[in-house]
Amino acid sequence: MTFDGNWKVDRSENYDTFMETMGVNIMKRKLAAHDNLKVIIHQEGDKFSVKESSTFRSIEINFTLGVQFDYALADGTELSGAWALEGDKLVGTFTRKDNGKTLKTNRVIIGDELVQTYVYEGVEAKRIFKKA
Ligand SMILES: CCCCCCCCCCCCCC(=O)O
Repeated sequence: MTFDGNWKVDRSENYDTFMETMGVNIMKRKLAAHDNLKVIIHQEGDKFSVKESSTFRSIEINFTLGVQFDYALADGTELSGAWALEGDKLVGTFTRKDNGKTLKTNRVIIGDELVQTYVYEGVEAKRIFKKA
């Protein structure tokens, strides 16, 4: 399927400002800038498995399109939300459990890269992955 593969982060855009807006302190931001994030994505119909590994942790997330699930960021911030497929774009809408604010994200394949965009409080960041 479109997003299937082993993806390794190659570069980020505006990620430090995004994390600061999310309330992540400078020490964690410095570490997160070099987190060597990898995601292994596998899709079967409307079900996805995402194996996430970084310098912080290794976890597996399973979700179904349109079905709400819980997810915790590496710093422990808890989110709840769902992914939907809009054409060739995965669109995620999540709510922070601690303050009720919305975090939007999407994944799209551009050329041979997977581009994930995050938006929180009007601040947008991108993380761009290459096939590992
Ligand atoms: C402070 C750093 C924030 C990074 C933003 C991460 C947003 C994650 C959205 C939800 C991801 C669900 C699991 C997945 O599909 O990988």
